[in-house]
Amino acid sequence: MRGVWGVAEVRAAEAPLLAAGVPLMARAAAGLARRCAGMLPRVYGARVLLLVGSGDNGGDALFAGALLARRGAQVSALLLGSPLPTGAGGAGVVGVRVHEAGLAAFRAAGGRVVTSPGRPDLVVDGIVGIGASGPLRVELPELPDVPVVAVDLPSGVDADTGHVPGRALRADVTVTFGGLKPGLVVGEGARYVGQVEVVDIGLTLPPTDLNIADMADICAHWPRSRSYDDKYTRGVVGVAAGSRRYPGAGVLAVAGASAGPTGYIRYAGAGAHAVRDRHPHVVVTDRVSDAGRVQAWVVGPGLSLDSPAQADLRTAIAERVPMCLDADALTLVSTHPDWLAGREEPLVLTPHDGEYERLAGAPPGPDRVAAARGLAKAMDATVLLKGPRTVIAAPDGTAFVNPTGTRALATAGTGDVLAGLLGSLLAGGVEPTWAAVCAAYVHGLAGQHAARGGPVTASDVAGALREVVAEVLSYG
Ligand SMILES: NC(=O)C1=CN([C@@H]2O[C@H](COP(=O)(O)OP(=O)(O)OC[C@H]3O[C@@H](n4cnc5c(N)ncnc54)[C@H](O)[C@@H]3O)[C@@H](O)[C@H]2O)[C@@H](O)CC1
Ligand SMILES: [K+]
Repeated sequence: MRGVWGVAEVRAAEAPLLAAGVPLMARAAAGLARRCAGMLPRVYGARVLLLVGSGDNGGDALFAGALLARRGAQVSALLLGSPLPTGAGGAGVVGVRVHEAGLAAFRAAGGRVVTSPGRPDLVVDGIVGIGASGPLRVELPELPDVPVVAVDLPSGVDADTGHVPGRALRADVTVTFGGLKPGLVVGEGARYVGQVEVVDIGLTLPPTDLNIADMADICAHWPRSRSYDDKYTRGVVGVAAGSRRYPGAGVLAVAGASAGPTGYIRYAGAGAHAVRDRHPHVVVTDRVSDAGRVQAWVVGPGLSLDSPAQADLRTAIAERVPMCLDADALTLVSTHPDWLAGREEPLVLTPHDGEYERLAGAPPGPDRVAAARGLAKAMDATVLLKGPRTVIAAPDGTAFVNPTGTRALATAGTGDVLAGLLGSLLAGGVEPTWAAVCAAYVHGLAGQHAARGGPVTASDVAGALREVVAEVLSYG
């Protein structure tokens, strides 16, 4: 598991070290220069352009530039900081705000201040880092199409949320200091970072409630069948999904559930024929009330909003077992929140942005982690907020960003597969937040596997789940 820390936490961890005179910037610059050097075929003679803002982010770039210049690179710096008042500073002071010690070291190493980008082999973005606020306020020159290394984070990305309120610089590599920040892993920001390298500068960061799970975590939380298990003891999952109009949603949700840890699936709904044809191992009925006992219900994909759907949802809620509510079930409970009143059993909600807005009364907005946490608290449920970087939040504020997935998953029916898989994990006894984390992770990997073969359908994703689950089970 990898932690993610907000700006305030990073600053608090830096403060005592800075007070003690620990050379954090020198450490940051050394890590940055090392990575830049690794991206150049040869450091000697390579042309490196630094984009330098007025704060310490620019300082990092200048000190790293000095290190590269000392190894024979031709390093130039475009100073993009805010203008100084006329006459400010003394002789030799450039007309913009800049990290002075960094600039002195840069010049002493042979670096040159320039006014146009020239033809660099590598660009280093040191315009702003964690001290930025609001949209990027610099005149950016036209840059050549060469690799870009972002210092700490791509300028223009909000470090705490991943929001990109204006223009931002797209990086091929981001070298970040001390620990991951939310802006590097979630929201739009995650699309700007390229590969992320964390450079250890000696910070001691506190335990965090925002994390990224990895394969080892998924493996640790995925139920294993025991030697004495039969089809019932592995858990029975109920799937109430699909309608006359959308029978495929039932088929896909059951396909997702079939890849999970449960040994038995009961399907209830208007897609019973289609489900039985495609999944003969499933016990089908038309209504939830006829389905029999289950250890968890998945309700919602393609369910419709009509009165049989409403009745099925209410029957499933009344069974008082763990539940995953998706799609139409979310729309129904958003207009009938009282239906969930008094429930204490685990509940997972899996909204996309539109469903989120219906439930929360407002769209998620730019801070998707805060949005998921807010809804989780308000509804006393685990919330899996779908997106290019899905966020999972528990009512107590614990949150995860899912690192797997592909844009290819943005296709009809993949959410049905996810909901089915999640329900199977709930029925298998996994606590709700880890059930959501595991389902999102495995589903995302299945999307990646399926996308290797070209355009992806939800059936391809469901088909790829098995090999990913096999990977999970054999991991470590
Ligand atoms: N504080 C520390 O101990 C360390 C800081 N480090 C570096 O320092 C950075 C933070 O430095 P600072 O606090 O000086 O802040 P930044 O350098 O990130 O940015 C602040 C400067 O940018 C300007 N600015 C703010 N918002 C802007 C916007 N939207 N558009 C254009 N300019 C804007 C401000 O006027 C200020 O001059 C980190 O991201 C990291 O790169 C590293 O050297 C590691 C150690
Ligand atoms: K930057």
